[in-house]
Amino acid sequence: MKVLKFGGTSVGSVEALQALTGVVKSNLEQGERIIVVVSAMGGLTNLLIKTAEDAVKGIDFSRSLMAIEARHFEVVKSLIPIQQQNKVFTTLKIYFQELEDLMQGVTALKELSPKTKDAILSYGERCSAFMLSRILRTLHENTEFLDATQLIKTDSSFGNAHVDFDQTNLLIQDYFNNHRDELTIVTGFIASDNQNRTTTLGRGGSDYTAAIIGAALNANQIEIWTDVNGMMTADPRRVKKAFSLDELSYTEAMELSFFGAKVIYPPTMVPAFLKKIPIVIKNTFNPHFEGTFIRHDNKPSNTVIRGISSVDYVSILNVQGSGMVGKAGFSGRLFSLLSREQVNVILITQSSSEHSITFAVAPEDAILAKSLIEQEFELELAASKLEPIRIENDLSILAIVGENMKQTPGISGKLFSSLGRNGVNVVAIAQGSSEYNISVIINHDHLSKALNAVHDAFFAELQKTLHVFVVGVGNIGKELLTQIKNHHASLVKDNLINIKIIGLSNSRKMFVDADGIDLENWENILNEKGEQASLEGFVNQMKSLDLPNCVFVDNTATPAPSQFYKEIFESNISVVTCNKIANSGAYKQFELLKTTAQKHGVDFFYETNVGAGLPIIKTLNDLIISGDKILKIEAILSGTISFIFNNFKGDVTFYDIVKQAQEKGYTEPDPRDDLGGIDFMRKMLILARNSGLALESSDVELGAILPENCAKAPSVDAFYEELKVSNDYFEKLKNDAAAEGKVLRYIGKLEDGKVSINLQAVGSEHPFYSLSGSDNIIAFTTERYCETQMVVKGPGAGAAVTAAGVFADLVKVGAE
Ligand SMILES: NC(=O)C1=CN([C@@H]2O[C@H](COP(=O)(O)OP(=O)(O)OC[C@H]3O[C@@H](n4cnc5c(N)ncnc54)[C@H](O)[C@@H]3O)[C@@H](O)[C@H]2O)C=CC1
Ligand SMILES: N[C@@H](CC=O)C(=O)O
Ligand code: NA
Repeated sequence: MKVLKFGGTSVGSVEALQALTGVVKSNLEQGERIIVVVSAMGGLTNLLIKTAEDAVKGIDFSRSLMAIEARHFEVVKSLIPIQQQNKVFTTLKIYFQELEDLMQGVTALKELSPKTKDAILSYGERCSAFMLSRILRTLHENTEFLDATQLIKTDSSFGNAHVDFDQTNLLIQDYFNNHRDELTIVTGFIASDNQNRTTTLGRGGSDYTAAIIGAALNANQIEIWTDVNGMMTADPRRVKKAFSLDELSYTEAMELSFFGAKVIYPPTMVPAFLKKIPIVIKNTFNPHFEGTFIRHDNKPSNTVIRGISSVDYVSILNVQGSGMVGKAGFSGRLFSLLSREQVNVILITQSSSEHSITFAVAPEDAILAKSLIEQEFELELAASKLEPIRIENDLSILAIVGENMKQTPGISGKLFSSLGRNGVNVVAIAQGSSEYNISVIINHDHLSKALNAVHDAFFAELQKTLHVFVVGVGNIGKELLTQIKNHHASLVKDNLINIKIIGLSNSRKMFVDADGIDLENWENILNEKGEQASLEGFVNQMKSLDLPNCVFVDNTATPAPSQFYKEIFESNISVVTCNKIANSGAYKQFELLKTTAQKHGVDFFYETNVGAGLPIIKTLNDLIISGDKILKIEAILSGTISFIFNNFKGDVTFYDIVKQAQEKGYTEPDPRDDLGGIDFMRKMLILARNSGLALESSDVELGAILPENCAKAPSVDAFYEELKVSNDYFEKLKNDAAAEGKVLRYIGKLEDGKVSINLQAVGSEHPFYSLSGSDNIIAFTTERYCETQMVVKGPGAGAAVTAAGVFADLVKVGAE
């Protein structure tokens, strides 16, 4: 059983409620029993407060009430079947009437007591929970609304009531034991006292409701659904590189959120912590994101700190003077005074000379704190045993947090050196003896820079986001996106590489989204939101976004994208491609591209140009950089032709076999490129150039497989027709070879600076005799590998192996 709590943003609009419905639906489909807790529609609680404040002042509040009504009615009209709408409107209207009566009472009495305020605020949750229960009836007939004032009993501290757990637990257990088949939608935040007057649970109240219910029922999990991807390493508005945390301990969650992480307010989760119930922070708008798990048996982080949190504005007060030295009880007096007067002290440091105490408070408390101290220590101040109390404003707190910090030396060194290197002055420092947190007070002006510097210092090498722009989403491109989608989470987790697809284009449409394109739905996004494709426009958008770690991936079979590679390198963007055209055009262009990439410190990876995913370019480069000399390369590098000769047996016609190769995704988009030898020629040329030879395509001696009528076919369709009528020609080739106990092989050779590709009949003694499927084979004879060659063999065509090779190149960019 799980408790799902949806915050204001998840019920704040029609779209949000649709997303929420999707989440509930998938939980129901998994057969999980769930209880749903909801907050008021986003922004509504503040609006209710403002309306009530207007009412006290006698300001007309009718417009605000109408706006509140309108937001709910819009949802009802959009998401509830028309025949059921009237009933829902009737109940909502009763709520709005009650709300109006309360507001009128406030105006008449000119008083807004905490009790009345709680009563007013409770309508926010009541309306949203009631409305949601009617929306969800479309998924589950037995869906009911439950007003939590019936379950959660508190004292009468209006505004921040304390829960009576004995009564509450019994009520919760009783209700849910008797409503096992019901999908219950419970109001968050609200409760009632023993006289059944509405109370509220204070900050983070709806989270608290979820924790109270989850703990009372021993839930397996409590999910807090919000509008961000869980807890992050730092505030993403300030730190672009901040990333989502997958796990946290309860203590870490406490420490992180104490200093500013607003996603949850952990004190409210204590009932769940005590029962060791895992809490997961999830994103309603990105439900596939796994979320941040907060649990007692979390796995230790692989980083020394878990996150960095901050408080935007604090003021510090400095109390110092000889009167404090050795005076037992001085700080006791000081802090009990502040606590008695409800001044919240955020951080304290005391120098070891005991000569001064510095503490931080919210800016709005600073003047009160100063005057309280001045009154309390009037005598000491008059006798100059204390120096005048000083307030310093416009400061911020930055805190690094993590359980791994405990007893790990060097952490504060790293913190201070990163601040120092970036010119950030540290005004005060505090480290709790728990060692889970080191906090520094700095000037507010430096906060963003400091957060980024500290984040870089602790996390920079840890996670790299690649911003990827993909042109070509056909056979290979589509498979690449599927592989990235499926392996994304593991890459983030195990390799700390986060691949984000920012741009997609095919020959018709293109779409760019700086926040990343959802790979679950990219085809619809491209079709529906995409604009007309233009490579120039695509490249310009990519350049102007100016994202770090940017990669352009060319999965097309046309020369068009390669015209842009040079300017892409010049914009410090790497290129990964399976398209062989750039590297097999004029030698000058090949050389220019390599040197431009090098000059700009970016990568140009094209492993799949030769042998698809097989490590051929890499192997060749490794041989050369380690000082070996290539004497000879012999290779079969056409997956299509290999497949054809491995399967051209029995009754099957040559035409059939070529068709099969195309259907299996082995051929080029135009199969004449394979059978005409151009594809193989390109690969041999790329190999030759990577071995240091400045050859052009005209230097390659290319033996033919096809008879002239096939080779000259003017279109793909005509080509297939010619294959059909030429079957005897291919049969004869095969039979002649078979008569000598041989098989046909189309073999490329590079020797003495010359490249040739020829059709050969080879016997069983030949190392290329035994091949199957779309196998490629390449044998390197080098100075070091001369008695026995170095051989790489395996499938050399097909979407899966090619996309995997492109993917690996992409990860290689990320790993650098
Ligand atoms: N099939 C295989 O086993 C291997 C293929 N390759 C290479 O992979 C590349 C892609 O092959 P396939 O996926 O089979 O081709 P495909 O024809 O299925 O897909 C090509 C994609 O490029 C897009 N495109 C074409 N012109 C474009 C333009 N000007 N702007 C934007 N997009 C454009 C098309 O719309 C399509 O999405 C080829 O260069 C091929 O040589 C490399 C190694 C192995
Ligand atoms: N069409 C090519 C695919 C790999 O580059 C082949 O058949 O080898
Ligand atoms: Na390869």
